[in-house]
Amino acid sequence: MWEEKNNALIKSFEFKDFIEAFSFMTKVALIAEKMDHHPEWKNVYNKVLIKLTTHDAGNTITEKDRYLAKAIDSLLK
Ligand SMILES: C[C@H](O)[C@H](O)[C@H]1CNC2=NC(N)=NC(=O)C2=N1
Repeated sequence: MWEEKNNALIKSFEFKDFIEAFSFMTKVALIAEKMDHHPEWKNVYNKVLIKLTTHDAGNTITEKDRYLAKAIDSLLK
């Protein structure tokens, strides 16, 4: 579940190992670049923490963040 916190959508993901986590990040990066909408994120070994907010809208949650969140979830279906 994406959590709304401090004007951002936040979700943590856990994978088997670093390769799985980084492979997921690569897929997210390609979608983000296509959208010209990029996540703030942190990766520690098999964990990825993603924060979505729209800088151009004064760091608020916009439809772009909601769309990207759905696209990210779809990668794991
Ligand atoms: C110039 C460029 O279109 C913008 O700075 C884009 C790039 N990626 C972005 N990513 C996010 N998360 N928010 C933005 O407002 C944003 N703006």
